[in-house]
Amino acid sequence: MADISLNDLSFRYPGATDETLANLNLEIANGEAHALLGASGAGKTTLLNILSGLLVPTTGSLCFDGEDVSELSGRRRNVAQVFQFPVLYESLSVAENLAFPLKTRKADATLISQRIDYICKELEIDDIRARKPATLSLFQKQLVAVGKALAWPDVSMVLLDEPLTAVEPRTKWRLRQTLRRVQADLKVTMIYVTHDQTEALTFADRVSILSAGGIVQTGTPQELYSSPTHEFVGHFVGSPGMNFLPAEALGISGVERAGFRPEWVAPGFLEGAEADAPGATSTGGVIAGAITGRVLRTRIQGAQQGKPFGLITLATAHGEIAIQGEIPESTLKAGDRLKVQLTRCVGYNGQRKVRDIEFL
Ligand SMILES: Nc1ncnc2c1ncn2[C@@H]1O[C@H](COP(=O)(O)OP(=O)(O)OP(=O)(O)O)[C@@H](O)[C@H]1O
Repeated sequence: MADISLNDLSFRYPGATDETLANLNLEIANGEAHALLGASGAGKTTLLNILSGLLVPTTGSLCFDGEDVSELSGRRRNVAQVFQFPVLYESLSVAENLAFPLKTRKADATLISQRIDYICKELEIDDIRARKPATLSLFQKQLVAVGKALAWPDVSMVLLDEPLTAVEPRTKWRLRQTLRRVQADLKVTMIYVTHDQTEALTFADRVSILSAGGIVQTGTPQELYSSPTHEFVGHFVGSPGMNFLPAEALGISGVERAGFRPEWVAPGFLEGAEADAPGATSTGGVIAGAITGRVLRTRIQGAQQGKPFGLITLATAHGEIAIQGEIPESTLKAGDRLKVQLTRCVGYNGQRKVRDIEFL
């Protein structure tokens, strides 16, 4: 296992005019569960291929424990990979599949048998070790593929490329939990590449968000959610994503735009639609975090202290926003005017975070 570092790493495909990856800097600690999260075209596959040794960075370097491995083959780096679709030899049993990567590297019979026992126990697949892949579910096959990746004891890192894609929908969460447990038990550096924020945020200790070939933010799931340092992260993480309003409208000086999560609203403030309440302007004026608008729709998500709770979409003079809170039963309907008070927001300038702003 190794500490991984990307140092000013850039990559341009031959003949392309622009760089697909530009100036990436990232440190991944030995034993970390890390996710690379980005939308289609962000550069995830390209970066994965650089990590696995299929592509060589155009400039900058990739280091394992401080040693530049940019030009080493994946095998010499001891990198293992789990693909979207399980890659197994159909004619071999589960145990023989697990033994395969060890045999190709001429491990002795004792080590092979120890590793197979160890992996079967860790992945809880002992009962299927004699079976052929054709008799297994996709979930079981992918577990065996993970086992193959972990077979070699000194693997530097395991790359997981959208590993839940092919498994049956009802077993996705089980595979994700198993991966998380195995990663924590074995302390193997794992890099999980995905476009799915739920997978990334539930698997990883830290997540790097990729956009247009750059890493826009690296942080714990909590940091990415509560304090996005780039507007893209605010949009991309969370469902729905962050709301953005012109900071000027919120009465904040020194920043261009203010971002806030739907639930950053003062508790209880939503009680009673303020139809024509004094101070609520029909144009949706906004001062120091108090926002007025008209209700476009409501979506109940559950109950809090016996009262319906959910998302309310408001049309304000500065654009549509989603807020989360209590939905006064039968009193709040489309068209009602509503005033809410934000508790906090994040101030941005040029899409970059400038500061956190507390209102209450
Ligand atoms: N062989 C190639 N030659 C030139 N450009 C390429 C090549 N492969 C990918 N690209 C470009 O690099 C960019 C990043 O692609 P990449 O496949 O790494 O993104 P991704 O985040 O993995 O997307 P997806 O999730 O759709 O696979 C895209 O604009 C893509 O068109």
